[in-house]
Amino acid sequence: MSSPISSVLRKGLFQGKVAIVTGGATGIGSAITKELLFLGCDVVIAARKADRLSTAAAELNRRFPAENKKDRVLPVVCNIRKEDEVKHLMQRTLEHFGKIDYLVNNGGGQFPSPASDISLKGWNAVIETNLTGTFLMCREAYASWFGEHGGAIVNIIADFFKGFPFMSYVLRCFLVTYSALAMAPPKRSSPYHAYMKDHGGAIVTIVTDMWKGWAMMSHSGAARAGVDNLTKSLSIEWANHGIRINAVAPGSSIFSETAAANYGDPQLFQKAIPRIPAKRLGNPEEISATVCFLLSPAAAFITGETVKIDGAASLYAQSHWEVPDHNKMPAYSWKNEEEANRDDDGAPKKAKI
Ligand SMILES: CCCCCCCCCCC/C=C/C(=O)SCCNC(=O)CCNC(=O)[C@H](O)C(C)(C)COP(=O)(O)OP(=O)(O)OC[C@H]1O[C@@H](n2cnc3c(N)ncnc32)[C@H](O)[C@@H]1OP(=O)(O)O
Ligand SMILES: NC(=O)C1=CN([C@@H]2O[C@H](COP(=O)(O)OP(=O)(O)OC[C@H]3O[C@@H](n4cnc5c(N)ncnc54)[C@H](OP(=O)(O)O)[C@@H]3O)[C@@H](O)[C@H]2O)C=CC1
Repeated sequence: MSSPISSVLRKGLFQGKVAIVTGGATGIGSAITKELLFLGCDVVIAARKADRLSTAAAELNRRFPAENKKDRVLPVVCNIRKEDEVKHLMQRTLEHFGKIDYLVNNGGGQFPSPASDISLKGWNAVIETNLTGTFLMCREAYASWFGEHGGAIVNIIADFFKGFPFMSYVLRCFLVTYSALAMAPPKRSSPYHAYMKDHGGAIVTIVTDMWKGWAMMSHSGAARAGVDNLTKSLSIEWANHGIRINAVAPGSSIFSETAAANYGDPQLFQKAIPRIPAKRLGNPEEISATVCFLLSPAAAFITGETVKIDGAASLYAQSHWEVPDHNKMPAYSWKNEEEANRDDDGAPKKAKI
């Protein structure tokens, strides 16, 4: 017997709506896809692995049959790191369903590694997956008006904590590379870009619990912090187009088979429990509930927000990683400072001019 699918939201709430869910065949994305279908939404699931996508779509299309001849779940192979594949995803969605109402940027991930061992290729793979991929998805669901004008931008540290309308690409560079560089804004290149610009929509992005840094996941922590800021920037920049954009940040503790398989140690998630005030792991349905709420009219006045879903773990302690005992960071104190400023005979050192 198939497992139950439900929602606290009203059945039929999303009737006639169309969503794109990246990574929608597995784990958290699969739960989001199922809840959206339960609520009446048609869903495009997008990821790299064709077999997992088509198996999931076939099963869900059996379970949620369409009233007309069009399947309610459309699988589209798409690597969000690849601009042309993201464009193709938007094109296929519009061909099949004729509209896009919701975008859920759930696809992403990383490999655990000490920062000192991350190769440039590995760093880039994770940044491109989580930050650039999210950016491409947002941009291709939106008419990128500034792409018409071109230009050169230099990174300057600014008041970026409140977001920076029209400058999201500057912040992306700042957050990722911490270097000054110039880049041309992207050019508009597809007629399919324009749907959300004209019709409004809602975007939800999944980030992670990186608020205290993310030991062994520095590449992904930096990328997710970038997405948090991108969310703020776009909420201001795109508000007048009727686009709301929010993020959710699951704690490092949402058990799914695929997530567990990525880390080798089947007990890794269980080990986090003592550091979670809720004293249990979260589950994909708890993430989906928040995502569906944020897409729904109940969140009509919420945009630019990142909602933590972590049983208060982010307020408690860094999960999964113990700092070993060491004495490499001696304390600063006024006493030590004074001693360092005395000669051998105890007299104050003369100031050098
Ligand atoms: C043991 C202590 C652990 C402490 C910390 C544990 C924290 C646990 C957190 C638990 C919470 C869960 C959070 C989640 O996000 S669950 C989601 C899990 N799913 C995924 O992450 C799936 C998506 N991930 C990936 O596909 C990959 O990680 C990646 C983003 C890197 C993309 O892979 P892809 O195969 O497409 O990339 P490339 O072939 O282009 O490879 C690029 C280079 O990346 C480096 N690399 C890749 N994998 C590893 C690895 N396992 N270890 C080290 N380096 C890796 C490598 O340089 C690749 O280039 P080469 O192959 O040429 O060497
Ligand atoms: N589980 C947890 O505790 C936490 C999860 N998260 C985040 O939540 C999201 C879902 O994770 P979860 O369900 O647990 O794990 P999964 O491994 O099941 O989900 C990752 C999904 O992303 C897809 N994906 C990865 N890279 C790409 C890419 N380049 N293009 C398109 N799709 C891609 C994968 O499909 P495919 O391989 O076929 O491309 C897969 O379906 C991820 O972003 C994850 O990092 C954040 C914090 C904690």
